[in-house]
Amino acid sequence: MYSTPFLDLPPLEAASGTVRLPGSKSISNRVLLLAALAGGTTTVHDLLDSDDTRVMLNALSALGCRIGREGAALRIEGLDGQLRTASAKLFLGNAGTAMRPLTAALALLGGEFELSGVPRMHERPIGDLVDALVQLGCRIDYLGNPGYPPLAIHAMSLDALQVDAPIRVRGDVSSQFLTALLLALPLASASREITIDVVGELISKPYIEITLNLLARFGVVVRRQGWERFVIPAGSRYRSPGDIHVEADASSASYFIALGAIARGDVIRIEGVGADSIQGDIRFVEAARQMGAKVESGPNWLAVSRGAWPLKAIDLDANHIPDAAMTLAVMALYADGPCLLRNIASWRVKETDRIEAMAQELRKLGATVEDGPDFIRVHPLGAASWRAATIRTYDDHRVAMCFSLAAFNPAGMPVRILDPHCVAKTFPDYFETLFSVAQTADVPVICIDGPTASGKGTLAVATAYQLGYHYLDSGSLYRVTGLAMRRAGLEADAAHEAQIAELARQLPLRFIKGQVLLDDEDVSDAIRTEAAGMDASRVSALPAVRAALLALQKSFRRLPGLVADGRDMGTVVFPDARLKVYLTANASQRAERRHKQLISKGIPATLDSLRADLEARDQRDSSRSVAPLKPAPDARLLDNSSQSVEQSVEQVLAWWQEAQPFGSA
Ligand SMILES: Nc1ncnc2c1ncn2[C@@H]1O[C@H](COP(=O)(O)OP(=O)(O)OP(=O)(O)O)[C@@H](O)[C@H]1O
Ligand SMILES: Nc1ccn([C@@H]2O[C@H](COP(=O)(O)O)[C@@H](O)[C@H]2O)c(=O)n1
Repeated sequence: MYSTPFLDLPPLEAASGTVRLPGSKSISNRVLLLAALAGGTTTVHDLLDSDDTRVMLNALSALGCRIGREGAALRIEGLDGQLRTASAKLFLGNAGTAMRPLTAALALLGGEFELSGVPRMHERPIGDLVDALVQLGCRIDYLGNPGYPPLAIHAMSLDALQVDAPIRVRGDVSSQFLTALLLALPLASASREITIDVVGELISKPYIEITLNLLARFGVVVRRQGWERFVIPAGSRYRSPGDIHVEADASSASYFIALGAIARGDVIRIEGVGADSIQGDIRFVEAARQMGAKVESGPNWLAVSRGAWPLKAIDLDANHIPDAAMTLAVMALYADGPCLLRNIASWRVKETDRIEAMAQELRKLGATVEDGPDFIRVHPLGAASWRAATIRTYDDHRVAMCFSLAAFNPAGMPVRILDPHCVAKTFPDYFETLFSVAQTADVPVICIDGPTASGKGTLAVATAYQLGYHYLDSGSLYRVTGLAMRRAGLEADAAHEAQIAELARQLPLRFIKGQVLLDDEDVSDAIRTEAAGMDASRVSALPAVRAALLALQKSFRRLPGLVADGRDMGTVVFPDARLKVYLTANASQRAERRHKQLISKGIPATLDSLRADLEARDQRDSSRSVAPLKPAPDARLLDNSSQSVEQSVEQVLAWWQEAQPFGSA
């Protein structure tokens, strides 16, 4: 997951490959609650691991539910309708799929509870659900604004519940109110039938189908009369199904379906969700086909590729796919005419006001957008009209994910996504998954070259961290080659050049969490001695060794970008890098820094010998015949002799920012 303040997506050109998506949020949180309420133990497979499911799991643990791991699965011992705790304060973040059903379940289960969330959760309506529960005799107080969380739920007895008359609940603001009642009321139906009547036109019906489907798997079969009346039979009781599998998230699939439709390249294969899905958002496939995407499917897979191009404009009542429809709003930029998404008023009460957010951010890309209380119309963008934009994400995972598709624009503009970590709500590895299938010929690279101990590695690591980029310590490759040479009993001379080059070509090398592994042995410390540095310098002067390591170094150039440090990053390995920095510091400073560094690691060293070593190394590195140490003609020179690490990082980031075409957020 990217925890950087922003993530820059370079212009993307094509995409192909296979993605396996995380579990559905809607199914995951319903299954967790049902497993907790049921009798017996449930083993949940393929559960989504995200902010919203963590919030639900924490709440269930606080209520006394025992939850453990069983391999990759989760084992939940059901409470069988009996809470083990009589009071709790539950923080539910911005998870509507936790706040609404827990409100209903806890109101019936008896006890004193406080339910709160992040500020946005306190702006998301819950009054219609509370009204329905109060009709039943439940006792709930608003702790802030009437109609919104936070809530105080007070103890009551199930016997006192008034369920003789049908319970009325509004269905036209959020279908989660009805879902909450459907999940909670079987707790009170042991001896009596309970009827729920929906007031107003029920929105997002497919989510209710998910609820009914999962209730049935936990032993409660609800009778549905149209979409107006739902009857929970007398004698209903939750029983664990034993094992249950969560299918992949169909809303998350929408980004990769769109990717297949937009990007050049072979097929995008999506695994974990397909034609047999119980999720309403699978119907996004119909909308994508309507826009021209070629989609094939099997029970739990989809294969998508570009069909019509440009995409075909649509006019769609998107009420049945409210979450996935946001993706259509970005696809509309690539259409042959304006696209209209209608009947989407529920967007306004989601993680943010999504109609407003989408309109604002699409306009930043250059699009003409019209919006109203329950619709958005997006006009396509010609190649000349796209602008590089900094996309605000409003702490809304779906805004972040769907705007990543704008990086495929024909103008070759990058897209900056602010607060990319918001995808943690449902798809923590979204961007990594996107990068595993997206392709571009121009992955951005920042090169930092310079003499020994000038601080290249420190600066490069910090810069890569700030940008969410990969990092290449090219010196470590020469150091490992030097070590392998020693272990093979060779000398760094022309007579052994071919043998050492062969060793370099076949290095069984892996970089894992900051460790350098050679044939599974951790050699991170062994390659950091001054002697290892000298050996590295000697082998690096052999042309065949440099040639042998070239492809390996280039292979580090992966999305979203790379910061590479060494001696010839800007001159030889990545001559097309957008920013090249040549970092220097005076020799006495460098010797002092290296001295401190070694002493802090418990490695004995003297200042004089260190200075002599580093000057000898610089001399050899600068005077060799191939790829000598020198600034690239287009490098920025940075002398950090009197700078702190933070100041050098700031300088490099400022140069990088200067080279970007983004306006302000
Ligand atoms: N601007 C700076 N101010 C003070 N100390 C620094 C600065 N930059 C780096 N250092 C310190 O200097 C030491 C050497 O830095 P670093 O290992 O990054 O250098 P390097 O150029 O990558 O070395 P090598 O050439 O051996 O790979 C580290 O202990 C680091 O913390
Ligand atoms: N691109 C590079 C990187 C390093 N070298 C040689 O390796 C030695 C060790 O490098 P460190 O950065 O880890 O100190 C260095 O002295 C160079 O001789 C290189 O040639 N090219």
